[in-house]
Amino acid sequence: MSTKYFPKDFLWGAATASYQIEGSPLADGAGSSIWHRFSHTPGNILNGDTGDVAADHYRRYKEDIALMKEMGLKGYRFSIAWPRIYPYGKGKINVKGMDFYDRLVDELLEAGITPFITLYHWDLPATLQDLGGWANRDIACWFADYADYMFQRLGDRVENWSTLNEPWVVAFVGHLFGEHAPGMKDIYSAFLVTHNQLRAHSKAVRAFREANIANGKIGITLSNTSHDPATDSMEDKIAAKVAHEWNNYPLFLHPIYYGDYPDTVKEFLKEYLPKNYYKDMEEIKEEIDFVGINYYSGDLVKFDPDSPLGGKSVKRGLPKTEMGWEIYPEGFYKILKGLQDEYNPKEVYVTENGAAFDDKVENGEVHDHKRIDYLKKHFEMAHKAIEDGVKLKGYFVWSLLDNFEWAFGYSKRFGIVYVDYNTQKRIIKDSGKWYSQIIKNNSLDF
Ligand SMILES: N#[N+]C[C@@H]1[C@@H](O)[C@H](O)[C@@H](O)[C@@H]2O[C@H]12
Repeated sequence: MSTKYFPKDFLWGAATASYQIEGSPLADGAGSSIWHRFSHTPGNILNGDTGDVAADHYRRYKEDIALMKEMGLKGYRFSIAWPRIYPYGKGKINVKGMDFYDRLVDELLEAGITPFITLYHWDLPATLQDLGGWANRDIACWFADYADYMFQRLGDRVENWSTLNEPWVVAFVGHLFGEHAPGMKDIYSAFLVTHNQLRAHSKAVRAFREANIANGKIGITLSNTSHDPATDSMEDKIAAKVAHEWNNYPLFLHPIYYGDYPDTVKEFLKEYLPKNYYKDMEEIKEEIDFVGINYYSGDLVKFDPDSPLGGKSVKRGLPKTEMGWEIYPEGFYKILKGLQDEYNPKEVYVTENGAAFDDKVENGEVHDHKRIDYLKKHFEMAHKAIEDGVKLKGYFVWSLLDNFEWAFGYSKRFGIVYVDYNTQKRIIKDSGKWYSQIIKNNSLDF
């Protein structure tokens, strides 16, 4: 057993998202979002759950920040609910909605916790969806205007900004698979949404540069699954590479860094890319300060001529989380190392990593040993990545609180803090107590 130290000033934190924890979605003049609309449409969410109350963070934020301070968190990643600021998506500002985030940021700073803002974590103003949402080219301007307003209002106190959370999930789970808001099932819309999110992201980055925020950094947060070939055959290797370039960071970083989509995406999916997409690529190619990596699991990919991308996912037979995702810490290293090798970002943050398990309260405590084991193994891989040259600057566990897990409602618990949804009582789980020690020591024994 040896003690491995993380870099000085490594930003250990926790992450959440507005619609998943805040509740009070229409309070104080806020507008409806596509997730408020989607969750209130019968059949979309398990058990008919909605984000109407969630973890009541809109009202309990001071209590939650006190918990963060008690655990010694250095950073807190949270998202702004666009409809609280612009109830109609653009035009009229909702002062009370802006006041909430002003107070939230001030409370975090008072507690010595670094704010890390995500501008968009899926709760699009419903009125913009009525105009086509992310499939409407004008959304690039709508988003950049919203982003610029936030830079102007919070840029004096917040240095770290991410434009979009998991744009792949927004595009394909929301517009092709239909399992997330707005519940569409159209592959052409899904690729148009991919493209417009990139346009919106880069337009917001330019607005950020114009805002000239002291020590400001802006990036994007991308979802990733580690895809390994099922065998050493060339067919499986190609299938795994296609899956990686379509599912993971390359789909968005190739345009941002190199001004075009990945070769395999163009080869297999060019018919779905928006007509004349290439005319936008120069505008999309815009330098960023960091890449945010979300990682949960990995799989094997086997050549399958009947699959759209020529490959299908195969399980390894590893232990799984409550989401049915295999626990594969090695994939965490592969994603982080691959990112640094392929795009050499100036900085990397793990913006989400964690696991859902069947947490139970026993005598007022939650002994979530499986989560501690999951986190420990992933921290070991993160440390190895840093040793091997990955410019990893921080880690945000998903999630601070048990919360609304999208189509799964409240059935999946990811928090290091347990939330009793009947009483809104919080209980720091054993994993939260363990994490506090890791942060305090900035080290891991393994
Ligand atoms: N599922 N799951 C957990 C977690 C989800 O709760 C986040 O909102 C997303 O950013 C990402 O999918 C990861």
